[in-house]
Amino acid sequence: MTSVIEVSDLTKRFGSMTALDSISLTIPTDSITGLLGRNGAGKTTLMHVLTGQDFPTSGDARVFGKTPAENASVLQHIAFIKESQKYPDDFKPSHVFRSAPWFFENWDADFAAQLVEDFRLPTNRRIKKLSRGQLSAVGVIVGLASRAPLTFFDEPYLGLDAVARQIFYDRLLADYAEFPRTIVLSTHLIDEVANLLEHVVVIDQGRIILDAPAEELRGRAASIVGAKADIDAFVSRRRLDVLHRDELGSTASMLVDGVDEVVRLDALNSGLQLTPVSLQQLIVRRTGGALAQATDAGAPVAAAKDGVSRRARQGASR
Ligand SMILES: Nc1ncnc2c1ncn2[C@@H]1O[C@H](COP(=O)(O)OP(=O)(O)OP(=O)(O)O)[C@@H](O)[C@H]1O
Repeated sequence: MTSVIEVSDLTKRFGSMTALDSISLTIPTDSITGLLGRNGAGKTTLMHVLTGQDFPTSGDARVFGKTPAENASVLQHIAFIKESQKYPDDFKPSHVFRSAPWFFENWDADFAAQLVEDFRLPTNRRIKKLSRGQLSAVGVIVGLASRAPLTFFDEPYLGLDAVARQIFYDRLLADYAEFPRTIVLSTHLIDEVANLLEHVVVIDQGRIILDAPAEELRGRAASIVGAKADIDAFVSRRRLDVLHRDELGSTASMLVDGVDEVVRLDALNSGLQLTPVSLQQLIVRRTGGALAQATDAGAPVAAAKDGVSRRARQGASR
Protein backbone atom coordinates (compact mmCIF):
# COMPACT_ATOMS: atom_id res chain seq x y z
CA MET A 1 0.00 0.00 0.00
CA THR A 2 1.46 3.37 -1.01
CA SER A 3 0.70 6.60 0.84
CA VAL A 4 -0.13 9.99 -0.61
CA ILE A 5 0.25 11.67 2.76
CA GLU A 6 2.93 10.96 5.34
CA VAL A 7 2.98 13.00 8.51
CA SER A 8 5.67 12.42 11.07
CA ASP A 9 5.89 13.89 14.57
CA LEU A 10 4.14 17.06 13.41
CA THR A 11 3.34 19.84 15.86
CA LYS A 12 1.50 23.06 15.07
CA ARG A 13 1.25 25.80 17.66
CA PHE A 14 -0.54 29.12 17.55
CA GLY A 15 1.26 31.04 20.28
CA SER A 16 0.76 29.00 23.43
CA MET A 17 -2.08 26.98 21.84
CA THR A 18 -1.03 23.55 20.56
CA ALA A 19 -3.43 22.67 17.74
CA LEU A 20 -1.53 19.55 16.61
CA ASP A 21 0.59 17.71 19.12
CA SER A 22 3.31 15.46 17.68
CA ILE A 23 1.04 13.62 15.29
CA SER A 24 2.10 10.92 12.85
CA LEU A 25 -0.13 9.33 10.24
CA THR A 26 -0.26 8.07 6.70
CA ILE A 27 -3.14 8.27 4.27
CA PRO A 28 -3.29 5.51 1.68
CA THR A 29 -3.29 6.27 -2.04
CA ASP A 30 -6.68 5.92 -3.74
CA SER A 31 -8.79 5.76 -0.63
CA ILE A 32 -11.59 7.72 0.98
CA THR A 33 -10.43 8.74 4.43
CA GLY A 34 -12.62 10.31 7.09
CA LEU A 35 -10.83 12.92 9.18
CA LEU A 36 -13.05 13.05 12.22
CA GLY A 37 -13.07 14.74 15.59
CA ARG A 38 -14.86 17.23 17.77
CA ASN A 39 -14.90 21.00 17.28
CA GLY A 40 -11.43 22.46 17.66
CA ALA A 41 -9.76 19.03 17.44
CA GLY A 42 -7.25 20.17 14.81
CA LYS A 43 -8.73 18.82 11.55
CA THR A 44 -8.69 22.08 9.59
CA THR A 45 -5.24 22.94 10.92
CA LEU A 46 -3.95 19.60 9.61
CA MET A 47 -5.58 20.19 6.23
CA HIS A 48 -4.05 23.67 6.07
CA VAL A 49 -0.60 22.23 6.65
CA LEU A 50 -1.15 19.46 4.09
CA THR A 51 -2.37 21.91 1.46
CA GLY A 52 0.57 24.25 2.01
CA GLN A 53 -1.51 27.04 3.55
CA ASP A 54 0.34 26.85 6.83
CA PHE A 55 3.71 25.68 8.09
CA PRO A 56 4.21 23.15 10.84
CA THR A 57 5.94 24.42 13.98
CA SER A 58 8.02 21.22 13.98
CA GLY A 59 7.94 17.79 12.40
CA ASP A 60 7.39 16.76 8.83
CA ALA A 61 4.47 16.59 6.40
CA ARG A 62 4.94 15.00 2.97
CA VAL A 63 2.35 15.01 0.23
CA PHE A 64 3.20 12.98 -2.88
CA GLY A 65 6.58 12.55 -1.18
CA LYS A 66 7.30 16.29 -1.00
CA THR A 67 6.82 19.22 1.36
CA PRO A 68 3.58 20.93 0.25
CA ALA A 69 4.24 24.54 1.31
CA GLU A 70 5.09 26.77 -1.66
CA ASN A 71 5.52 23.70 -3.83
CA ALA A 72 3.59 24.10 -7.07
CA SER A 73 4.40 20.57 -8.22
CA VAL A 74 2.43 19.26 -5.21
CA LEU A 75 -0.30 21.89 -4.99
CA GLN A 76 -1.37 21.50 -8.62
CA HIS A 77 -2.58 17.99 -7.76
CA ILE A 78 -4.68 19.10 -4.80
CA ALA A 79 -8.25 20.39 -4.50
CA PHE A 80 -9.21 21.84 -1.12
CA ILE A 81 -12.92 22.44 -0.65
CA LYS A 82 -13.97 24.41 2.41
CA GLU A 83 -16.98 26.44 3.39
CA SER A 84 -15.04 29.64 3.89
CA GLN A 85 -13.86 29.70 0.26
CA LYS A 86 -13.71 33.32 -0.98
CA TYR A 87 -14.66 34.30 -4.52
CA PRO A 88 -14.24 37.62 -6.36
CA ASP A 89 -17.18 39.97 -5.66
CA ASP A 90 -18.88 39.73 -9.05
CA PHE A 91 -18.31 36.01 -9.52
CA LYS A 92 -21.14 33.68 -10.45
CA PRO A 93 -20.96 29.87 -10.31
CA SER A 94 -20.62 29.87 -14.12
CA HIS A 95 -17.37 31.88 -13.73
CA VAL A 96 -16.06 29.42 -11.16
CA PHE A 97 -16.73 26.43 -13.39
CA ARG A 98 -15.32 28.17 -16.48
CA SER A 99 -12.07 29.01 -14.70
CA ALA A 100 -11.73 25.60 -13.02
CA PRO A 101 -9.85 23.95 -15.94
CA TRP A 102 -7.01 26.47 -15.44
CA PHE A 103 -6.43 25.02 -11.99
CA PHE A 104 -7.43 21.38 -12.43
CA GLU A 105 -6.06 19.45 -15.37
CA ASN A 106 -8.60 16.62 -14.94
CA TRP A 107 -11.61 18.98 -14.88
CA ASP A 108 -14.68 17.32 -16.40
CA ALA A 109 -17.06 20.03 -17.65
CA ASP A 110 -19.80 17.52 -18.54
CA PHE A 111 -19.71 16.03 -15.07
CA ALA A 112 -19.87 19.56 -13.59
CA ALA A 113 -22.91 20.36 -15.78
CA GLN A 114 -24.61 17.16 -14.62
CA LEU A 115 -23.93 18.08 -10.98
CA VAL A 116 -25.34 21.59 -11.55
CA GLU A 117 -28.59 19.91 -12.61
CA ASP A 118 -28.48 17.46 -9.70
CA PHE A 119 -28.05 20.26 -7.16
CA ARG A 120 -30.43 22.61 -9.04
CA LEU A 121 -27.78 25.30 -8.83
CA PRO A 122 -28.54 28.67 -10.47
CA THR A 123 -25.24 29.26 -12.25
CA ASN A 124 -25.97 32.82 -13.37
CA ARG A 125 -26.71 34.26 -9.97
CA ARG A 126 -23.97 36.14 -8.15
CA ILE A 127 -22.25 33.95 -5.56
CA LYS A 128 -22.94 36.63 -2.95
CA LYS A 129 -26.67 36.09 -3.51
CA LEU A 130 -26.65 32.28 -3.24
CA SER A 131 -28.21 30.50 -0.30
CA ARG A 132 -25.88 28.71 2.11
CA GLY A 133 -26.70 25.32 0.60
CA GLN A 134 -26.22 26.60 -2.95
CA LEU A 135 -22.84 27.99 -1.94
CA SER A 136 -21.88 24.59 -0.52
CA ALA A 137 -23.01 23.00 -3.78
CA VAL A 138 -20.55 25.19 -5.72
CA GLY A 139 -17.69 23.80 -3.61
CA VAL A 140 -18.90 20.23 -3.83
CA ILE A 141 -19.17 20.47 -7.63
CA VAL A 142 -15.63 21.87 -7.88
CA GLY A 143 -14.34 19.14 -5.57
CA LEU A 144 -15.98 16.34 -7.54
CA ALA A 145 -15.54 17.55 -11.14
CA SER A 146 -11.89 18.57 -10.62
CA ARG A 147 -10.97 14.90 -10.08
CA ALA A 148 -7.79 16.07 -8.40
CA PRO A 149 -5.48 13.20 -7.40
CA LEU A 150 -5.85 14.46 -3.82
CA THR A 151 -9.09 16.16 -2.76
CA PHE A 152 -9.83 17.55 0.69
CA PHE A 153 -13.43 18.26 1.66
CA ASP A 154 -13.54 20.23 4.90
CA GLU A 155 -17.15 19.90 6.08
CA PRO A 156 -18.45 20.45 2.55
CA TYR A 157 -22.08 19.77 3.38
CA LEU A 158 -22.79 22.82 5.59
CA GLY A 159 -26.13 24.12 4.47
CA LEU A 160 -26.85 21.21 2.12
CA ASP A 161 -30.22 19.64 2.76
CA ALA A 162 -30.57 15.88 3.29
CA VAL A 163 -31.41 15.21 -0.38
CA ALA A 164 -28.43 17.23 -1.60
CA ARG A 165 -26.10 15.50 0.86
CA GLN A 166 -27.26 12.11 -0.40
CA ILE A 167 -26.62 13.27 -3.98
CA PHE A 168 -23.11 14.29 -2.93
CA TYR A 169 -22.41 10.91 -1.31
CA ASP A 170 -23.84 8.97 -4.28
CA ARG A 171 -21.95 10.96 -6.91
CA LEU A 172 -18.75 10.84 -4.91
CA LEU A 173 -18.89 7.07 -4.59
CA ALA A 174 -19.84 6.44 -8.21
CA ASP A 175 -17.18 8.79 -9.58
CA TYR A 176 -14.54 7.47 -7.21
CA ALA A 177 -15.25 3.93 -8.41
CA GLU A 178 -14.67 5.04 -12.00
CA PHE A 179 -11.78 7.42 -11.28
CA PRO A 180 -10.00 6.26 -8.11
CA ARG A 181 -8.19 9.02 -6.27
CA THR A 182 -7.39 10.04 -2.72
CA ILE A 183 -10.15 11.82 -0.87
CA VAL A 184 -9.97 13.19 2.65
CA LEU A 185 -13.33 14.12 4.09
CA SER A 186 -13.78 16.02 7.32
CA THR A 187 -17.29 15.82 8.72
CA HIS A 188 -19.33 15.68 11.89
CA LEU A 189 -22.06 13.62 10.23
CA ILE A 190 -20.22 10.38 10.88
CA ASP A 191 -23.16 8.00 10.52
CA GLU A 192 -24.04 9.51 7.15
CA VAL A 193 -20.59 8.98 5.68
CA ALA A 194 -19.64 5.80 7.55
CA ASN A 195 -20.34 3.56 4.56
CA LEU A 196 -18.24 5.71 2.24
CA LEU A 197 -15.13 5.56 4.34
CA GLU A 198 -12.31 3.11 3.80
CA HIS A 199 -9.99 4.61 6.35
CA VAL A 200 -10.68 6.60 9.50
CA VAL A 201 -8.46 9.05 11.36
CA VAL A 202 -9.82 10.55 14.57
CA ILE A 203 -8.15 13.59 16.11
CA ASP A 204 -8.88 14.70 19.64
CA GLN A 205 -7.30 17.77 21.19
CA GLY A 206 -4.53 17.76 18.62
CA ARG A 207 -3.68 14.08 18.95
CA ILE A 208 -4.49 11.07 16.80
CA ILE A 209 -6.61 8.69 18.86
CA LEU A 210 -7.75 6.34 16.08
CA ASP A 211 -6.10 5.58 12.75
CA ALA A 212 -7.41 2.41 11.16
CA PRO A 213 -9.25 0.88 8.21
CA ALA A 214 -12.97 1.61 8.58
CA GLU A 215 -13.77 -2.09 8.24
CA GLU A 216 -11.69 -2.88 11.29
CA LEU A 217 -13.40 -0.16 13.34
CA ARG A 218 -16.90 -1.15 12.30
CA GLY A 219 -16.86 -4.47 14.12
CA ARG A 220 -14.55 -3.42 16.92
CA ALA A 221 -17.00 -1.80 19.31
CA ALA A 222 -20.12 -3.40 20.70
CA SER A 223 -22.61 -3.02 23.48
CA ILE A 224 -23.33 -5.76 26.01
CA VAL A 225 -26.42 -5.77 28.18
CA GLY A 226 -26.95 -8.36 30.90
CA ALA A 227 -26.24 -9.34 34.49
CA LYS A 228 -23.61 -6.98 35.90
CA ALA A 229 -21.51 -9.73 37.47
CA ASP A 230 -21.40 -11.76 34.21
CA ILE A 231 -20.43 -8.76 32.12
CA ASP A 232 -17.79 -7.60 34.58
CA ALA A 233 -16.22 -11.06 34.59
CA PHE A 234 -16.34 -11.27 30.80
CA VAL A 235 -14.88 -7.82 30.21
CA SER A 236 -12.06 -8.45 32.63
CA ARG A 237 -11.31 -11.95 31.21
CA ARG A 238 -11.21 -10.59 27.66
CA ARG A 239 -9.41 -7.39 28.71
CA LEU A 240 -11.91 -5.26 26.81
CA ASP A 241 -11.72 -1.51 26.95
CA VAL A 242 -14.94 -0.22 28.55
CA LEU A 243 -15.82 3.13 26.97
CA HIS A 244 -19.10 3.56 28.78
CA ARG A 245 -21.09 1.76 31.41
CA ASP A 246 -24.56 2.21 32.79
CA GLU A 247 -26.10 0.23 35.63
CA LEU A 248 -29.51 -0.42 37.07
CA GLY A 249 -29.65 -2.80 40.02
CA SER A 250 -27.99 -6.04 38.95
CA THR A 251 -28.20 -5.18 35.23
CA ALA A 252 -25.47 -3.41 33.32
CA SER A 253 -24.97 -2.07 29.83
CA MET A 254 -21.47 -1.50 28.57
CA LEU A 255 -19.98 -0.16 25.40
CA VAL A 256 -16.71 -1.97 24.83
CA ASP A 257 -13.86 -1.59 22.37
CA GLY A 258 -11.58 -4.41 21.25
CA VAL A 259 -14.12 -6.96 20.04
CA ASP A 260 -12.93 -9.60 17.58
CA GLU A 261 -14.13 -13.02 16.42
CA VAL A 262 -12.71 -14.79 19.50
CA VAL A 263 -14.46 -12.34 21.83
CA ARG A 264 -17.71 -12.72 19.90
CA LEU A 265 -17.59 -16.51 20.19
CA ASP A 266 -16.73 -16.36 23.87
CA ALA A 267 -19.66 -14.00 24.45
CA LEU A 268 -21.99 -16.40 22.69
CA ASN A 269 -20.74 -19.33 24.77
CA SER A 270 -21.10 -17.23 27.93
CA GLY A 271 -24.72 -16.46 27.11
CA LEU A 272 -24.00 -12.78 26.51
CA GLN A 273 -25.22 -10.89 23.54
CA LEU A 274 -22.97 -8.42 21.75
CA THR A 275 -24.70 -5.81 19.62
CA PRO A 276 -22.47 -3.89 17.18
CA VAL A 277 -22.45 -0.12 17.61
CA SER A 278 -22.02 2.49 14.91
CA LEU A 279 -18.76 4.21 14.05
CA GLN A 280 -20.30 7.42 15.38
CA GLN A 281 -21.03 5.87 18.77
CA LEU A 282 -17.49 4.54 19.00
CA ILE A 283 -16.03 7.95 18.14
CA VAL A 284 -18.37 9.87 20.43
CA ARG A 285 -17.33 7.66 23.33
CA ARG A 286 -13.66 7.72 22.38
CA THR A 287 -13.62 11.51 22.21
CA GLY A 288 -15.27 12.32 25.48
CA GLY A 289 -18.71 10.83 25.50
CA ALA A 290 -20.40 14.00 26.65
CA LEU A 291 -22.29 14.07 23.37
CA ALA A 292 -23.60 10.53 23.74
CA GLN A 293 -27.06 10.23 22.35
CA ALA A 294 -30.06 8.24 23.56
CA THR A 295 -29.08 5.70 20.90
CA ASP A 296 -25.92 4.68 22.71
CA ALA A 297 -25.15 1.48 24.54
CA GLY A 298 -26.59 2.83 27.75
CA ALA A 299 -29.97 3.31 26.15
CA PRO A 300 -31.58 0.02 27.23
CA VAL A 301 -30.61 0.58 30.85
CA ALA A 302 -31.33 4.29 30.62
CA ALA A 303 -34.77 3.47 29.19
CA ALA A 304 -35.35 0.96 31.97
CA LYS A 305 -34.28 3.57 34.52
CA ASP A 306 -36.62 6.06 32.92
CA GLY A 307 -39.45 3.56 33.17
CA VAL A 308 -38.65 2.91 36.83
CA SER A 309 -38.56 6.60 37.69
CA ARG A 310 -41.74 7.22 35.71
CA ARG A 311 -43.49 4.38 37.57
CA ALA A 312 -42.10 5.76 40.83
CA ARG A 313 -43.49 9.19 40.00
CA GLN A 314 -46.85 7.70 39.03
CA GLY A 315 -46.84 5.67 42.27
CA ALA A 316 -46.04 8.76 44.29
CA SER A 317 -48.85 10.75 42.72
CA ARG A 318 -51.48 8.05 43.32
N1 LIG B 1 -4.93 30.96 13.47
C1 LIG B 1 -5.17 30.47 14.69
N2 LIG B 1 -4.78 31.14 15.79
C2 LIG B 1 -5.00 30.63 17.03
N3 LIG B 1 -5.63 29.46 17.26
C3 LIG B 1 -6.05 28.77 16.20
C4 LIG B 1 -5.84 29.23 14.85
N4 LIG B 1 -6.36 28.31 14.01
C5 LIG B 1 -6.87 27.32 14.78
N5 LIG B 1 -6.68 27.60 16.08
C6 LIG B 1 -7.07 26.76 17.22
O1 LIG B 1 -6.54 25.47 16.97
C7 LIG B 1 -7.45 24.47 17.40
C8 LIG B 1 -7.79 23.55 16.24
O2 LIG B 1 -8.59 24.27 15.33
P1 LIG B 1 -9.13 23.61 13.99
O3 LIG B 1 -9.79 24.69 13.19
O4 LIG B 1 -8.02 22.87 13.33
O5 LIG B 1 -10.22 22.58 14.55
P2 LIG B 1 -11.26 21.66 13.75
O6 LIG B 1 -11.02 20.27 14.20
O7 LIG B 1 -11.20 21.92 12.29
O8 LIG B 1 -12.62 22.15 14.38
P3 LIG B 1 -14.12 22.30 13.77
O9 LIG B 1 -14.66 20.90 13.65
O10 LIG B 1 -14.82 23.09 14.81
O11 LIG B 1 -14.00 23.00 12.45
C9 LIG B 1 -8.68 25.20 17.96
O12 LIG B 1 -8.57 25.27 19.35
C10 LIG B 1 -8.58 26.58 17.33
O13 LIG B 1 -9.16 27.55 18.16
